[in-house]
Amino acid sequence: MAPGVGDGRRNNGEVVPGCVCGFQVCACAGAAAVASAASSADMDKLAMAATATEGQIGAVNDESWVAVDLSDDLSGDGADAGVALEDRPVFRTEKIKGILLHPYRVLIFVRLIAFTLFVIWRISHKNPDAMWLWVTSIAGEFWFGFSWLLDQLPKLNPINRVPDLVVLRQRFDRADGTSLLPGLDIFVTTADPFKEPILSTANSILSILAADYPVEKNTCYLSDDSGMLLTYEAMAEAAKFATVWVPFCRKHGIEPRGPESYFELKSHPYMGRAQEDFVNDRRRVRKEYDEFKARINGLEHEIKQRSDGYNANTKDGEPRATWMSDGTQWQGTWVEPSENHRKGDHAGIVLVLLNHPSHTRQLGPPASADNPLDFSLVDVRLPMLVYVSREKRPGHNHQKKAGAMNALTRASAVLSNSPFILNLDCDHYINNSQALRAGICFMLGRDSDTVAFVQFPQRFEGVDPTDLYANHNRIFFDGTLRALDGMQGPIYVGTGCLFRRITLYGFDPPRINVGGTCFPALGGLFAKQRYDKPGLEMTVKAATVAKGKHGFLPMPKKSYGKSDAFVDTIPKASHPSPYSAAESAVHADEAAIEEAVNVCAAAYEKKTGWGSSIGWVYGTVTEDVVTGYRMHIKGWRSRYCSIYPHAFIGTAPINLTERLYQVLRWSTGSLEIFFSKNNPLFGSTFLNPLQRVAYINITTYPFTAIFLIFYTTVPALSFVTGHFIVQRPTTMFYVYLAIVLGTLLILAVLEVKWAGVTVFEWFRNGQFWMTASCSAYLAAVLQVLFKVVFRRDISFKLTSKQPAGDEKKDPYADLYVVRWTWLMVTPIIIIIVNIVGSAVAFAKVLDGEWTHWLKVAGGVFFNFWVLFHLYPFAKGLLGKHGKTPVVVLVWWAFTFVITAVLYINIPHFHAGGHHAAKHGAHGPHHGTKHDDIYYFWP
Ligand SMILES: O=c1ccn([C@@H]2O[C@H](COP(=O)(O)OP(=O)(O)O[C@H]3O[C@H](CO)[C@@H](O)[C@H](O)[C@H]3O)[C@@H](O)[C@H]2O)c(=O)[nH]1
Repeated sequence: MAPGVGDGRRNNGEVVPGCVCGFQVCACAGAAAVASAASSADMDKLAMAATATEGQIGAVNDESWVAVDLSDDLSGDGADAGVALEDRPVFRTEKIKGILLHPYRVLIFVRLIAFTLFVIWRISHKNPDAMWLWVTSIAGEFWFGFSWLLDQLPKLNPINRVPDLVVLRQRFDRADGTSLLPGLDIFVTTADPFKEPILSTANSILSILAADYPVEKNTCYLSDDSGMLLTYEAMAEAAKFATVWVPFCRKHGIEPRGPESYFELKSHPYMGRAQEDFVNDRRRVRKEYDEFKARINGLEHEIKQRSDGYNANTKDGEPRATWMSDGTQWQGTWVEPSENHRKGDHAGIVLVLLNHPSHTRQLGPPASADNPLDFSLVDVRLPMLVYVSREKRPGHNHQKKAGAMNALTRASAVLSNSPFILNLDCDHYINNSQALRAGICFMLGRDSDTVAFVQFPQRFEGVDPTDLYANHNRIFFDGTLRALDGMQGPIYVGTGCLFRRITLYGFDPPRINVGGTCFPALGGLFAKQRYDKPGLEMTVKAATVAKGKHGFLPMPKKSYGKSDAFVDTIPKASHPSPYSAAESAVHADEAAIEEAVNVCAAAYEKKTGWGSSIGWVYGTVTEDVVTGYRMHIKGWRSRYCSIYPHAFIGTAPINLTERLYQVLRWSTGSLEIFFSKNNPLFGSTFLNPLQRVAYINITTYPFTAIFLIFYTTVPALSFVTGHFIVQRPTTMFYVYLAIVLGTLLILAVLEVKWAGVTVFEWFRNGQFWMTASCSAYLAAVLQVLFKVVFRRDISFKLTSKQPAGDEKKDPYADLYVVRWTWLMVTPIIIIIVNIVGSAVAFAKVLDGEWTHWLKVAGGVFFNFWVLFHLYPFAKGLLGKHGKTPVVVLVWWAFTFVITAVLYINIPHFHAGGHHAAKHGAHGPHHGTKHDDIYYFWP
């Protein structure tokens, strides 16, 4: 084994001793060694890399070998060690260590029993003083227990899957530098160049063009729903800059390959032999990048200058026609008013920015007086890049992102028709040049024919170090999604997802047809046998369709729309055996481009299956969950791919308001699915039972708002009103409560351990859960009920993202900008109610009205528990001034003291309190003393 290999394993993303460089160099060297090796010496090193240890990218440099484990490998049991390379699978599955998993499972069981006993106790101990409180609180407790179970059960079998890039290379990369890897179409969606800064989008595109994947197999599509020339010209600039950036990345094995994030790095360690070249090249490319940025920033002004009507005093100040730099009129947004101009409506546009590259390697020019960059040993070909803006017409429902994805699916089919599709939002760039290869490992494995998609976790930058609004969402990604991989697979979350194209066309997965043609669903009952012969049925279908017998398509031909050219591509996209997936036919000629425009027409989907049985699903503001769901119910599986350095990185919403709107959208979308025909409670025998539970959870969680709002206000109000949920707790009550709470904490500790996250992240997650429940979830419930009752569509609000390369003094300044939204009302009320409640309790004790400190302490503790959870919200609400916790605490103390003083000193209020406590609350007949304060269940 080469020095360093094996020492370089990472645990939970940390660089470990033995890895002789920062991650940039480790992974970059691997990339350089493979994709871009131009000399035979490099090719020798590539062969050496193939001998590296399982799960590691071997990387070569002059001094020594370095290695980096590509996975968040937590079990570290080194499976397959000693297995010959040719016998090794292209990815391996690792179990979570028993020492974590066994107690975890036992505790779930213990908690379930304790919780059941607790509810039984509650039901059998009525509170005659306040029956309505008793009934509603039991309903709430029941819901909390139920939703905990929905969340918990699908986590019974978490696993880790580790792609093996060494094996992938050995099987698919040829010694002459060509590759047998299948084609990959990458979709990037953007909808507004101002809310989604174009520099970020340009960076995403550049990182895709520079990724380590065979150039001729990688086609990048940008979908621009704004149809604005600004976006197009920015992409044209990116394509130009790519001619320098991409060879530079290949030559020096740069990581990450988004220029903005690369140049933001504080240090650029370099271990290769072209050290001197590197420093010069880097300086030169940096200069070019700065010029590129300046051009992008100046584009808006430039386009306005050349647009008719901009300078004329038009009514809305908008230009009346927009001209491209070559003098032709732009067909996108800002067209002549005579064409029934409405912002956003425009013709369909497909423009090829970079054409399909040749299949043979092309070395770049040597350094010269005009061009100091020496690319003579570097392959300078670039992947194909296509700009697509689907047609938008008044009166058509464009179906938001899902509509854009479906148009892209068809357009890409007639242009490149790769069997695999990666989907990225415009703010997500490829952070690890090996990401595409890592994802494809899960599609080419022995039993991968039934895998519909590979979901990567979403990772974000621009989040403040304390992650105030839980933007990282790691409990969900590293806990829930990882665990689902041990069931049928993670749910689809909208970006960073690699699809098998054929699954988007409504095909069933290959399986033994146990029930024959009459009862195909019977196959679902024989889970074990289901996937024994991958590829069989789909192979037959695909081959027959290829002969032109469209009757064998999974649905009638008309379901796919009127384009024969498109329908003809379907059989060619299925690639039943990935090992025979040779060159995908790419033909971006004029006829193909015309056809691509045709399939992007606004009316194309009329009376077709698009949006229901084919493609991304319509009818909800979160197209992602339901699209993945429809695949899972057919029996397709999915895989979770978490690698380090992170595969893709995106930007988080810019402030609290945007974050709340984002969550509002997600929760609304979830409920929309619940109230649709895709409700996971019913249907399909192919859905793994615990996968079904996970889908029920993801489509019902916003209902929690109803109960949580009750729980966060009523105990506090009880101090004022004198009504309590539990009348007289017994020892057993406390025992059950202690077990329920204690197991929750221990489970959390075990979970953060196997998920590889921190306890702090767990707390943040809980805090944001409460903020979201009291605001966005509640609004979502109301919004969806409104939709169900009045049948009104729910509008979509695009999330504003942080601009890339925003060189401000304070990188988190936007985070604290307060923009008022009505979503903030309920959390504010809850905060006030809890401060007032604890202050009144305090005043009552001070005043001698209540004498049992201990009993009061329980209730006050619960108030603090609520306030603690809403603390990040309060901090965000106070804006820039709230950056220091002191301000929040001062406000809290101020309100507390004022309330207590008022309570004691205002006679009417005071007397009223006594009155309520003495007569109203408990009533003269029950004889309960007014200082019996008992209820503390969080
Ligand atoms: O009419 C539209 C609306 C949106 N988009 C694109 O869709 C993506 C997601 O929209 P965004 O507002 O950024 O949504 P987020 O809430 O930030 O995104 C998360 O949630 C969405 C809904 O679940 C998923 O689609 C995303 O992939 C996921 O990152 C962006 O690239 C948009 O440009 C379009 O292309 N056309």
